[in-house]
Amino acid sequence: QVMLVGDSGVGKTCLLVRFKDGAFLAGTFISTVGIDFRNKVLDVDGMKVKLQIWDTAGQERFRSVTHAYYRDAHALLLLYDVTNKASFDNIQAWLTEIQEYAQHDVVLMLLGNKVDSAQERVVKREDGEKLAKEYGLPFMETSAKMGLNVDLAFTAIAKELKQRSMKSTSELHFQLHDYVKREGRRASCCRP
Ligand SMILES: Nc1nc2c(ncn2[C@@H]2O[C@H](COP(=O)(O)OP(=O)(O)OP(=O)(O)O)[C@@H](O)[C@H]2O)c(=O)[nH]1
Repeated sequence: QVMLVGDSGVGKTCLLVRFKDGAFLAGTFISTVGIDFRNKVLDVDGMKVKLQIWDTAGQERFRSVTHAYYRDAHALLLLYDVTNKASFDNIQAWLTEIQEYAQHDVVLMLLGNKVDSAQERVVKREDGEKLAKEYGLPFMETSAKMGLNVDLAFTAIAKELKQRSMKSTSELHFQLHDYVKREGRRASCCRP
């Protein structure tokens, strides 16, 4: 499961729709109520990875609803809007919330959305990079409107999740192998 988080209006729903349907939701802004989800299967190096993507509501009044979902998220895409300074300043608060509610090993990525609006940009690319570096997060600038870096961001997440799942399966195999060997030895040594 991948969860999209960030202030209201930063473009979470648009990013998801762009990724899922390759389209941009133009026109009136309809704020997400509670939580919404969509599935998409991605081909990662010849292997199918199914992403279930949760689009959360950025509005403060839905915060308690989203808190409950953090626990089950394997990855989080944290968005701000490059044309909205407040959404960037709030990233620290989102990170605190993530620290409190999400799994400690959650895959996390910072995205600065709406880079197509060059005229209205108030958050520089370097500012995003600096913040990401400070927290050790991968960072990308995106545009749900133009489709810039959207697939790339989700693919990077899918790759990381695939790698982790393979690692944990091989670790599991290893442990199992070890266990069988150990128990086998014990069984043979204690045989009457
Ligand atoms: N120029 C531009 N506008 C965008 C982009 N992405 C989203 N928008 C606009 O920003 C507004 C908010 O987009 P949403 O995707 O609904 O925002 P949200 O983060 O899901 O908001 P909540 O559901 O309230 O949390 C809409 O009017 C979109 O048209 C983008 O990449 N570029």
